[in-house]
Amino acid sequence: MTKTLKTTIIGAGAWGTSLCFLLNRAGFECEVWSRRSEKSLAEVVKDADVIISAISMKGVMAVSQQLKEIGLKDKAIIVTATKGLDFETTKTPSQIWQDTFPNHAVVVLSGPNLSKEIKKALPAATVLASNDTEAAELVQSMFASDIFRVYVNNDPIGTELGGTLKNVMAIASGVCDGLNLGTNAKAALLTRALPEMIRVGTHLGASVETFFGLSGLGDLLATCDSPLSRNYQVGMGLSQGKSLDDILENLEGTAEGVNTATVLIKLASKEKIPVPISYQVYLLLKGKVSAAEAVENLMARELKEEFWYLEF
Ligand SMILES: NC(=O)C1=CN([C@@H]2O[C@H](COP(=O)(O)OP(=O)(O)OC[C@H]3O[C@@H](n4cnc5c(N)ncnc54)[C@H](OP(=O)(O)O)[C@@H]3O)[C@@H](O)[C@H]2O)C=CC1
Ligand SMILES: O=C(CO)COP(=O)(O)O
Repeated sequence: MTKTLKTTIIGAGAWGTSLCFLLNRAGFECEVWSRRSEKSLAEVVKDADVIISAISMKGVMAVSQQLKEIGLKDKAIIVTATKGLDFETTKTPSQIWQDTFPNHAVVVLSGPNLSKEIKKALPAATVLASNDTEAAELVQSMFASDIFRVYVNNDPIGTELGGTLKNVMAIASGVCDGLNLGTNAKAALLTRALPEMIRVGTHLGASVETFFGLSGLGDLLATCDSPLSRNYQVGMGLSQGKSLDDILENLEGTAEGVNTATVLIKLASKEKIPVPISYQVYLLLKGKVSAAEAVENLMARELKEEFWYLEF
């Protein structure tokens, strides 16, 4: 396996720099770019064999259009590590990248990967998903190391939706812990969160089984149970009665679940997908209910069979 592939990471935030750390650990060099870099975007992507996007969702559409104008090296592989949904189009990052670059392989990187733990070189695992198996396996061999175990699958949409939808659940989980609702409530929340994610995912073309893997259940558990998660921190702050503006102003980095909740509710209302937990998170973020009222609303819902969602 050649270690001379030129790799550029776009986004020098917590995740972009962690991905660089992982590549270095595996023996690969990479260049990290952000809007504050001295070099232009054109300079850093010229000749790049692998381009990894680790920017926040709000920048994906603009940066992909910029790269389209610049042009990529023939056969360059695009790896997307963003966990979000586009506000205007409700598209996932991989859909945006694939629409913009139909002739390039697009690979999704997603899993239970809290960047602060990654940077401490603690062991972790992730998923690389693509319709182009060869591209996914090439990127797998680049990232795999003694601290990072990398799996591949062929469900890019399911893989990235796991990472995206659990951010909304992590806000709910922060509320659950912030209100001291107990272990039973937390178990109920996470267990009911998964079928809600599956309902949205399968509606958008994902496989059910993907949500039981690292990028679904795995990331749900990691993010919903860690004070390191920015989304969890948002939920915790809201449960303490802080305003969303105040929380976001003091947050270290991006909490994608805030934007995702709005896009998801737009999408779910249009497509009539039941998303009760996400809906209460959305109402809470919009200041329409208090944290305690959101819990009351969830507990007061119409009674139903446990596994009705599987018929979806
Ligand atoms: N941190 C983590 O543990 C993980 C994060 N992720 C995902 O990775 C993504 C980035 O997260 P993270 O690195 O933590 O966030 P940060 O807030 O730390 O960094 C965000 C990065 O995105 C860039 N960016 C934001 N808006 C734009 C824009 N309009 N145009 C170009 N660049 C832009 C920023 O550039 P600039 O520096 O120029 O402002 C910065 O480099 C998110 O989708 C997140 O969900 C996924 C797995 C783990
Ligand atoms: O996606 C993550 C872990 O897998 C990071 O979660 P936060 O964005 O909530 O910090």
